[in-house]
Amino acid sequence: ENKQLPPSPHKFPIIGNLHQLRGLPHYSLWQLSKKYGPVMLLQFGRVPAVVISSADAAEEVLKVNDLLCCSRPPLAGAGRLSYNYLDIAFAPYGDYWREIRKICVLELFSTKRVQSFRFIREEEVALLIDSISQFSSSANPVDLTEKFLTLSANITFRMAFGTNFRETDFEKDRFKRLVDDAQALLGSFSANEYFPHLGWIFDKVSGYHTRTERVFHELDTFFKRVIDDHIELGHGRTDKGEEDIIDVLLRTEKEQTGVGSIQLTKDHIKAVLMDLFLAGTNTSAVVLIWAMSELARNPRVMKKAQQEVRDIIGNKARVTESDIGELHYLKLVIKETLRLHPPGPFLLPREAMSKFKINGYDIYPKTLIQINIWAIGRDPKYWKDPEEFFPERFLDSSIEFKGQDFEFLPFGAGRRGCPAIYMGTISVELVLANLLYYFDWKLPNGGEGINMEEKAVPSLTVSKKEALQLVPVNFLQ
Ligand code: HEM
Repeated sequence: ENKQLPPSPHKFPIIGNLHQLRGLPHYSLWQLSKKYGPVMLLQFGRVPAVVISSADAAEEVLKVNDLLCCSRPPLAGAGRLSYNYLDIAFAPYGDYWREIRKICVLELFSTKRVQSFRFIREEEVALLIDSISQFSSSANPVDLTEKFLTLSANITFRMAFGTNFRETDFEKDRFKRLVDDAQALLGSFSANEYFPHLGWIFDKVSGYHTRTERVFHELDTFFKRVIDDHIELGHGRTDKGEEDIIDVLLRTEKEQTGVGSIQLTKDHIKAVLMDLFLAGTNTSAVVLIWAMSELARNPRVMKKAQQEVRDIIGNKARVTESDIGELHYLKLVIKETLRLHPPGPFLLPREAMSKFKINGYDIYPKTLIQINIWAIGRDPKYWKDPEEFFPERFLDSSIEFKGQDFEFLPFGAGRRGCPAIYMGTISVELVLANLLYYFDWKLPNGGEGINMEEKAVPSLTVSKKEALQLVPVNFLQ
């Protein structure tokens, strides 16, 4: 049989192409794809990896061959943090993953459930606006990066646990740091994955194993404590008497018979909580950071978006989620932000389960598949003036981020696509609408530009390197 392998850049012995992943891998692999094409075969240590950089090739993976390659590679850090793959995001393809994903889609990510948490989002956003208004009288810049990360963490915390940071003795900063550490661990691979013989030496040196254990135990202790609290105090723990996420999962655990389906345990519940914090908090915050950065450096767009929200809200006291449906331009702004700055520049890695072809090239089982959606979002074949921030490009276009349009995949597509698109977008929309309604925004230091560089640390999400500092002015009372 004649193997038709995808083109490969030069490899070094042992490390293969790992040296090409330094700095910002989505950027270096984009550059490499200009030379070697949209389907490249690389070698990460001992693991063959295919890197996809075009919409057509992404469609071959996520739609045409979805069922043949919708597993996840077994990564040591992810395995530990997910209680040996009891979560949704890192579980390998199979009955278990199908079942846990189904339970969460029906119970946690449904429109009805997400709407039951509306009061949490609105209260937290109102607190944010209050805290920013204090800056507007002093003309000092606000660290929006900090504000957005805290806001997202607060919202997820309340949805999950019913209480908020302010009411628990668990130190907020410690918890946020833990979530950050866990994300960094998942984003940087353990050397052991790639160098089976040398791996333990590298891991020892980088402290990967020790850090994973520490993060795992701290999070585990915390989750155990809140779950125990819930069991002791009974359900209905949010202020409005709605079930919080732990209530829902504990109820599901009780209701399940275990016949013909999985029997949930406390470890399953903790693994799902882990996903909510790792997949759900930073992503929304990072979208907000990039959106406000782009708005601040594109005054035309900022004005137009502000005009829209102020016209629609008029003199009403606040911007609520019922108003969001009418904010059409704001939605275009968010789409354009997600095109240029998808918080996850690569989708989560997939692993091929059978042999199949992408664009005529043979892909073998156990191959890692990385889809560079950051590169696809700036492919001039699909996007005119791709580096321009121009929300109007979506105006007369049917392109959506629901996983049908392969040139625009901020939430992925196919069986492994993000199950929480509604939960993720609704809070981004609400926060932006409020920030634009209440304030005008100025650059600090008399208007020097914003440094749009990306942070080059391994993580699942890519944020802005420098914190976003803006001065809020003209607080609308
Ligand atoms: C704007 C915010 C968000 C963005 C841009 C985003 C994006 C993504 C992306 C790109 C993936 C990988 C898809 C793939 O591999 O094809 C993903 C998966 C996932 N996301 Fe999101 N996400 C967001 C918010 C959330 C939230 C709020 C949650 C939960 C609270 C969440 C839960 C998940 C889970 C559980 C998976 C794994 C799905 C699986 O492997 O079956 N995401 N998300």
